[in-house]
Amino acid sequence: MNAAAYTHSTEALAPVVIARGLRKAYKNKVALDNTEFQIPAGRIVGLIGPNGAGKTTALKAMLGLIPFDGELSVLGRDPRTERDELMRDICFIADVAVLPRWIRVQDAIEFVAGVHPRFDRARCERFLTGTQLKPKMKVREMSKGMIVQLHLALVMAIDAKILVLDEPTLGLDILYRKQFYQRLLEDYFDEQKTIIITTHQVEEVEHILTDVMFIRDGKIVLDTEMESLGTRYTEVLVSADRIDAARALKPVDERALPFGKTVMLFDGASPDQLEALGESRTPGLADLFVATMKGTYA
Ligand SMILES: Nc1ncnc2c1ncn2[C@@H]1O[C@H](COP(=O)(O)OP(=O)(O)OP(=O)(O)O)[C@@H](O)[C@H]1O
Repeated sequence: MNAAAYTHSTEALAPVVIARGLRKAYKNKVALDNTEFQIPAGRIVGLIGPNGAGKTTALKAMLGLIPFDGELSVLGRDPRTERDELMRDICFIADVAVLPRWIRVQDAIEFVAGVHPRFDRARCERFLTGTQLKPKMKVREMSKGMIVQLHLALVMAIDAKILVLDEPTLGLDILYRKQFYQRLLEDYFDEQKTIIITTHQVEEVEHILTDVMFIRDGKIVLDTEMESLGTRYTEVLVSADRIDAARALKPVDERALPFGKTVMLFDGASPDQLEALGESRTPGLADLFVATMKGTYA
């Protein structure tokens, strides 16, 4: 199911994150460069970018984990000065190393239940069904992916206003990844919550996203609702005899296919003009990403 299908109008809800002129410079690198964006409540936002684009830095800024310049408001608070208050309403998947190796599944559940008033044990157990994790199993006995599964189950059972997931499914097999995103949508997300996800596995998240932001060199280069992607971008399968006519309409990208066909990507071209060129469709997020980021490693 597409999440966008049952989200509500964004106009009525105030943004939960407002970033203006964000800047973070490390010694040899500007990781956030005048970064601007807003995230409304009740959305599932994908923050997508190539390696080193500034995704984790942006998330760390929102979580108050690093100093930075510029304006940033998260749930109406400044993460630099109000981190403790903010943390009551935000959950994030931190490094899996925070789970001690000697802890058992049941003790980890006990621990989080004890420290977090909005932890829902039944929900955590639901997330654990379908995994090989058993209550008495110790972290030491788990595979890498199983540790991630436990971690995700613990965090997703906390009823937070914002859930931040930085590459949440790294190291997990495809069966679990699919199940995880489906659960996230069906068993976690509602219009009171906002989920911010970074991942390189664009194809796996695109069906659950309501919004997408592309980040490159610390700048947001695309910020759109998934629903409006189709009105803005069109991919056309152009046959050899139409290539010149198609190029005249200035595609933002083109790639060759077998048998002399070419796929061209258009930004904002009129459907009437494109119709004459060949079969058209809305591009997938991965193709749009590759087209937008061309030259990144040049
Ligand atoms: N602690 C640090 N010290 C120095 N440079 C850093 C530090 N953290 C990040 N950087 C640099 O800042 C830039 C952005 O890093 P960031 O981790 O935000 O990228 P990312 O988009 O999350 O990348 P990836 O997809 O590879 O995880 C990179 O060039 C990185 O080398």
